[in-house]
Amino acid sequence: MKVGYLGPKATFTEIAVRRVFSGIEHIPFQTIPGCMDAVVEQEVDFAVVPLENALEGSVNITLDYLTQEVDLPIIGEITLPIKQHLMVHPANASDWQQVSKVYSHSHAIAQCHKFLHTQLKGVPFESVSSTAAAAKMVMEAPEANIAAIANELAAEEYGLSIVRRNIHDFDYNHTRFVVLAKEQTELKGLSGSAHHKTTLMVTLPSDQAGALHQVLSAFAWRRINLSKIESRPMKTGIGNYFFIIDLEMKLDEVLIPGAMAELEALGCGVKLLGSYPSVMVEMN
Ligand SMILES: O=C(O)C(=O)C[C@]1(C(=O)O)C=C[C@@H](O)C=C1
Repeated sequence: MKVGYLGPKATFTEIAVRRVFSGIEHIPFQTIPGCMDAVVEQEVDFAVVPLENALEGSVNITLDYLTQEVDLPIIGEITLPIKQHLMVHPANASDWQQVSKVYSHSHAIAQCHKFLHTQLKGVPFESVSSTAAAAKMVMEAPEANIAAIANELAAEEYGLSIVRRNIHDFDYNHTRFVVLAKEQTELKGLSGSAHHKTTLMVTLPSDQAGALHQVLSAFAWRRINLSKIESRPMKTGIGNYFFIIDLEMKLDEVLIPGAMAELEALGCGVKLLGSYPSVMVEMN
Protein backbone atom coordinates (compact mmCIF):
# COMPACT_ATOMS: atom_id res chain seq x y z
CA MET A 1 0.00 0.00 0.00
CA LYS A 2 1.18 3.54 -0.80
CA VAL A 3 0.04 7.04 0.10
CA GLY A 4 0.92 10.07 -2.04
CA TYR A 5 1.41 13.55 -0.58
CA LEU A 6 2.54 17.04 -1.61
CA GLY A 7 6.30 16.82 -1.24
CA PRO A 8 9.20 16.95 -0.95
CA LYS A 9 9.84 15.37 2.46
CA ALA A 10 8.74 17.37 5.54
CA THR A 11 5.78 19.36 4.20
CA PHE A 12 2.84 19.88 6.54
CA THR A 13 1.01 17.39 4.33
CA GLU A 14 3.65 14.76 5.12
CA ILE A 15 3.22 15.44 8.84
CA ALA A 16 -0.53 14.80 8.43
CA VAL A 17 0.28 11.57 6.55
CA ARG A 18 2.68 10.42 9.31
CA ARG A 19 -0.02 10.87 11.96
CA VAL A 20 -2.50 8.58 10.22
CA PHE A 21 -0.64 6.18 7.91
CA SER A 22 1.90 3.90 9.50
CA GLY A 23 3.51 0.84 7.98
CA ILE A 24 2.88 1.88 4.37
CA GLU A 25 5.06 3.71 1.87
CA HIS A 26 4.79 7.53 1.73
CA ILE A 27 5.43 8.88 -1.79
CA PRO A 28 6.08 12.62 -2.42
CA PHE A 29 4.63 14.42 -5.47
CA GLN A 30 5.52 17.90 -6.66
CA THR A 31 1.96 19.17 -7.05
CA ILE A 32 -1.51 18.63 -5.60
CA PRO A 33 -2.99 17.57 -8.99
CA GLY A 34 -0.02 15.19 -9.32
CA CYS A 35 -1.06 13.48 -6.04
CA MET A 36 -4.64 13.07 -7.23
CA ASP A 37 -3.65 11.82 -10.69
CA ALA A 38 -1.44 9.19 -9.01
CA VAL A 39 -4.54 7.76 -7.29
CA VAL A 40 -6.51 7.77 -10.55
CA GLU A 41 -3.63 5.97 -12.29
CA GLN A 42 -3.31 3.55 -9.34
CA GLU A 43 0.30 4.51 -8.71
CA VAL A 44 -0.72 5.03 -5.08
CA ASP A 45 -3.71 3.80 -3.05
CA PHE A 46 -4.41 7.08 -1.24
CA ALA A 47 -3.57 10.76 -1.59
CA VAL A 48 -3.51 13.32 1.21
CA VAL A 49 -4.00 16.91 0.04
CA PRO A 50 -4.58 20.23 1.88
CA LEU A 51 -8.12 21.59 1.57
CA GLU A 52 -8.58 24.54 3.92
CA ASN A 53 -6.57 26.69 6.29
CA ALA A 54 -8.12 28.54 9.22
CA LEU A 55 -6.36 31.82 8.32
CA GLU A 56 -6.20 31.75 4.54
CA GLY A 57 -9.31 29.76 3.59
CA SER A 58 -9.64 27.12 0.91
CA VAL A 59 -6.82 25.66 -1.15
CA ASN A 60 -8.53 26.40 -4.46
CA ILE A 61 -6.43 24.09 -6.60
CA THR A 62 -7.52 21.15 -4.40
CA LEU A 63 -11.21 22.10 -4.53
CA ASP A 64 -11.19 22.73 -8.28
CA TYR A 65 -9.22 19.64 -9.26
CA LEU A 66 -11.30 17.46 -6.95
CA THR A 67 -14.63 18.74 -8.26
CA GLN A 68 -13.82 19.25 -11.93
CA GLU A 69 -10.96 17.00 -13.02
CA VAL A 70 -11.05 13.74 -11.05
CA ASP A 71 -13.70 11.52 -9.54
CA LEU A 72 -12.22 10.38 -6.22
CA PRO A 73 -14.23 10.05 -2.99
CA ILE A 74 -13.05 11.80 0.16
CA ILE A 75 -12.55 8.96 2.65
CA GLY A 76 -11.08 10.88 5.60
CA GLU A 77 -10.19 14.26 7.00
CA ILE A 78 -7.16 15.18 9.12
CA THR A 79 -6.89 18.56 10.86
CA LEU A 80 -3.38 19.58 11.90
CA PRO A 81 -2.16 22.59 13.92
CA ILE A 82 0.19 24.70 11.77
CA LYS A 83 3.26 26.41 13.20
CA GLN A 84 5.32 28.45 10.76
CA HIS A 85 8.99 29.26 11.38
CA LEU A 86 11.49 31.42 9.51
CA MET A 87 14.64 29.48 8.65
CA VAL A 88 17.93 30.15 6.87
CA HIS A 89 21.10 28.26 6.01
CA PRO A 90 23.24 27.94 9.21
CA ALA A 91 25.95 29.98 7.42
CA ASN A 92 23.53 32.94 7.37
CA ALA A 93 21.95 32.58 10.81
CA SER A 94 23.59 35.68 12.30
CA ASP A 95 22.55 38.03 9.50
CA TRP A 96 19.09 36.68 8.74
CA GLN A 97 17.65 40.22 8.84
CA GLN A 98 19.60 40.91 5.64
CA VAL A 99 17.94 38.06 3.67
CA SER A 100 17.35 38.96 0.04
CA LYS A 101 14.17 36.94 -0.46
CA VAL A 102 11.71 34.75 1.46
CA TYR A 103 10.32 31.59 -0.16
CA SER A 104 7.37 29.42 0.82
CA HIS A 105 4.02 27.99 -0.23
CA SER A 106 1.51 30.77 -1.02
CA HIS A 107 -0.72 29.74 1.91
CA ALA A 108 2.21 29.84 4.32
CA ILE A 109 3.24 33.31 3.09
CA ALA A 110 -0.36 34.48 3.54
CA GLN A 111 -0.40 33.11 7.11
CA CYS A 112 2.65 35.27 7.94
CA HIS A 113 1.85 38.54 6.15
CA LYS A 114 1.96 40.70 9.30
CA PHE A 115 5.32 39.24 10.31
CA LEU A 116 6.79 39.82 6.83
CA HIS A 117 5.35 43.33 6.67
CA THR A 118 6.71 44.38 10.07
CA GLN A 119 9.91 42.34 10.58
CA LEU A 120 11.19 42.00 7.00
CA LYS A 121 9.66 45.11 5.45
CA GLY A 122 10.58 45.50 1.79
CA VAL A 123 12.09 42.01 1.45
CA PRO A 124 10.46 40.32 -1.56
CA PHE A 125 8.73 36.98 -1.12
CA GLU A 126 8.00 34.31 -3.69
CA SER A 127 5.71 31.30 -3.60
CA VAL A 128 6.97 27.86 -4.52
CA SER A 129 5.26 24.46 -4.66
CA SER A 130 5.43 23.75 -0.90
CA THR A 131 7.02 24.90 2.36
CA ALA A 132 9.48 22.00 2.26
CA ALA A 133 10.41 22.82 -1.37
CA ALA A 134 11.34 26.29 -0.09
CA ALA A 135 13.43 24.80 2.75
CA LYS A 136 15.24 22.55 0.25
CA MET A 137 16.02 25.58 -1.97
CA VAL A 138 17.53 27.42 1.00
CA MET A 139 19.68 24.41 1.89
CA GLU A 140 20.95 24.21 -1.70
CA ALA A 141 21.93 27.92 -1.91
CA PRO A 142 24.02 28.92 1.15
CA GLU A 143 25.65 31.76 -0.83
CA ALA A 144 22.29 33.43 -1.60
CA ASN A 145 21.21 34.41 1.94
CA ILE A 146 17.56 33.54 1.33
CA ALA A 147 14.99 32.32 3.87
CA ALA A 148 12.13 29.84 3.92
CA ILE A 149 8.91 29.71 5.91
CA ALA A 150 8.36 26.08 6.86
CA ASN A 151 7.91 23.72 9.80
CA GLU A 152 10.34 22.32 12.36
CA LEU A 153 10.61 18.95 10.60
CA ALA A 154 11.76 20.74 7.41
CA ALA A 155 14.44 22.62 9.36
CA GLU A 156 15.73 19.24 10.66
CA GLU A 157 15.40 17.46 7.31
CA TYR A 158 17.27 20.15 5.36
CA GLY A 159 19.72 21.20 8.09
CA LEU A 160 18.48 24.79 8.43
CA SER A 161 18.58 27.16 11.42
CA ILE A 162 15.26 28.47 12.72
CA VAL A 163 15.78 32.18 13.35
CA ARG A 164 12.20 33.17 14.27
CA ARG A 165 9.61 30.74 15.65
CA ASN A 166 5.83 30.85 15.35
CA ILE A 167 5.67 33.68 12.84
CA HIS A 168 2.07 32.92 11.75
CA ASP A 169 -0.05 36.01 12.42
CA PHE A 170 -2.78 34.36 14.51
CA ASP A 171 -2.44 31.64 17.15
CA TYR A 172 -5.28 29.49 15.92
CA ASN A 173 -3.69 28.22 12.73
CA HIS A 174 -4.96 24.84 11.56
CA THR A 175 -5.17 23.18 8.14
CA ARG A 176 -7.68 20.53 7.07
CA PHE A 177 -6.34 17.81 4.78
CA VAL A 178 -8.49 15.26 2.97
CA VAL A 179 -7.66 11.65 2.20
CA LEU A 180 -8.71 10.53 -1.28
CA ALA A 181 -8.94 7.01 -2.70
CA LYS A 182 -10.19 5.43 -5.88
CA GLU A 183 -13.12 3.87 -4.02
CA GLN A 184 -14.81 4.30 -0.66
CA THR A 185 -12.49 2.50 1.79
CA GLU A 186 -12.41 2.37 5.57
CA LEU A 187 -9.18 3.85 6.89
CA LYS A 188 -7.68 2.00 9.87
CA GLY A 189 -5.91 5.13 11.14
CA LEU A 190 -9.22 7.02 11.39
CA SER A 191 -11.56 4.24 12.43
CA GLY A 192 -11.65 5.36 16.09
CA SER A 193 -13.02 8.78 15.18
CA ALA A 194 -16.43 9.71 16.56
CA HIS A 195 -16.71 12.73 14.27
CA HIS A 196 -18.07 12.26 10.74
CA LYS A 197 -18.78 14.64 7.90
CA THR A 198 -20.43 14.43 4.49
CA THR A 199 -19.49 16.74 1.61
CA LEU A 200 -21.79 17.58 -1.31
CA MET A 201 -21.29 19.56 -4.49
CA VAL A 202 -24.44 21.40 -5.52
CA THR A 203 -25.15 23.36 -8.70
CA LEU A 204 -28.19 25.60 -8.73
CA PRO A 205 -30.79 25.76 -11.50
CA SER A 206 -29.97 28.86 -13.55
CA ASP A 207 -31.76 32.13 -12.87
CA GLN A 208 -34.20 30.81 -10.29
CA ALA A 209 -35.05 33.32 -7.58
CA GLY A 210 -34.51 31.98 -4.08
CA ALA A 211 -32.75 28.77 -5.22
CA LEU A 212 -29.98 28.97 -2.61
CA HIS A 213 -32.54 29.70 0.09
CA GLN A 214 -34.44 26.57 -0.92
CA VAL A 215 -31.23 24.49 -0.86
CA LEU A 216 -30.47 25.67 2.66
CA SER A 217 -34.05 24.96 3.78
CA ALA A 218 -33.72 21.31 2.68
CA PHE A 219 -30.98 20.94 5.32
CA ALA A 220 -32.51 23.32 7.87
CA TRP A 221 -35.87 21.63 8.36
CA ARG A 222 -34.13 18.24 8.70
CA ARG A 223 -31.88 19.83 11.35
CA ILE A 224 -28.76 18.83 9.42
CA ASN A 225 -25.95 21.06 10.66
CA LEU A 226 -23.69 22.59 8.00
CA SER A 227 -20.06 23.31 8.94
CA LYS A 228 -19.19 25.02 5.67
CA ILE A 229 -20.70 26.35 2.47
CA GLU A 230 -18.45 27.79 -0.18
CA SER A 231 -19.02 28.89 -3.74
CA ARG A 232 -16.51 28.26 -6.54
CA PRO A 233 -16.70 29.47 -10.13
CA MET A 234 -17.91 26.88 -12.65
CA LYS A 235 -15.50 28.46 -15.16
CA THR A 236 -18.28 28.70 -17.73
CA GLY A 237 -19.08 32.41 -17.36
CA ILE A 238 -19.11 35.26 -14.85
CA GLY A 239 -21.73 34.64 -12.18
CA ASN A 240 -21.82 30.85 -12.68
CA TYR A 241 -20.99 29.16 -9.39
CA PHE A 242 -21.38 25.82 -7.69
CA PHE A 243 -21.42 25.19 -3.95
CA ILE A 244 -19.43 22.86 -1.74
CA ILE A 245 -21.44 22.02 1.35
CA ASP A 246 -20.05 20.19 4.41
CA LEU A 247 -22.64 18.45 6.60
CA GLU A 248 -21.84 17.59 10.20
CA MET A 249 -23.08 14.00 9.99
CA LYS A 250 -22.37 10.60 8.47
CA LEU A 251 -24.28 9.57 5.35
CA ASP A 252 -27.44 7.89 6.67
CA GLU A 253 -30.33 6.17 4.93
CA VAL A 254 -32.96 8.82 5.50
CA LEU A 255 -31.96 12.43 6.13
CA ILE A 256 -29.13 13.05 3.66
CA PRO A 257 -30.65 10.98 0.81
CA GLY A 258 -33.95 12.81 1.47
CA ALA A 259 -32.23 16.22 1.29
CA MET A 260 -30.38 15.22 -1.89
CA ALA A 261 -33.62 14.05 -3.54
CA GLU A 262 -35.31 17.31 -2.56
CA LEU A 263 -32.47 19.33 -4.13
CA GLU A 264 -32.71 17.30 -7.32
CA ALA A 265 -36.47 17.88 -7.43
CA LEU A 266 -35.71 21.62 -7.24
CA GLY A 267 -33.61 21.30 -10.39
CA CYS A 268 -30.18 21.30 -8.65
CA GLY A 269 -27.27 19.08 -9.63
CA VAL A 270 -26.07 17.15 -6.57
CA LYS A 271 -22.92 15.05 -6.22
CA LEU A 272 -21.75 13.23 -3.11
CA LEU A 273 -18.02 13.94 -2.72
CA GLY A 274 -17.66 11.71 0.33
CA SER A 275 -18.83 10.74 3.79
CA TYR A 276 -15.87 10.25 6.08
CA PRO A 277 -14.39 10.23 9.59
CA SER A 278 -12.59 13.37 10.70
CA VAL A 279 -9.72 13.58 13.22
CA MET A 280 -7.75 16.38 14.83
CA VAL A 281 -4.10 15.37 15.31
CA GLU A 282 -1.16 16.97 17.11
CA MET A 283 2.04 18.35 15.58
CA ASN A 284 4.25 15.83 17.40
O1 LIG B 1 3.60 23.37 1.79
C1 LIG B 1 3.25 22.55 2.65
O2 LIG B 1 3.96 22.20 3.59
C2 LIG B 1 1.93 21.97 2.55
O3 LIG B 1 1.72 20.89 3.04
C3 LIG B 1 0.85 22.78 1.86
C4 LIG B 1 0.10 23.71 2.79
C5 LIG B 1 -1.18 24.29 2.09
O4 LIG B 1 -1.45 24.02 0.95
O5 LIG B 1 -1.91 25.05 2.76
C6 LIG B 1 -0.37 22.96 3.97
C7 LIG B 1 -0.45 23.52 5.20
C8 LIG B 1 -0.09 24.93 5.45
O6 LIG B 1 -1.31 25.64 5.50
C9 LIG B 1 0.75 25.49 4.37
C10 LIG B 1 0.91 24.86 3.18
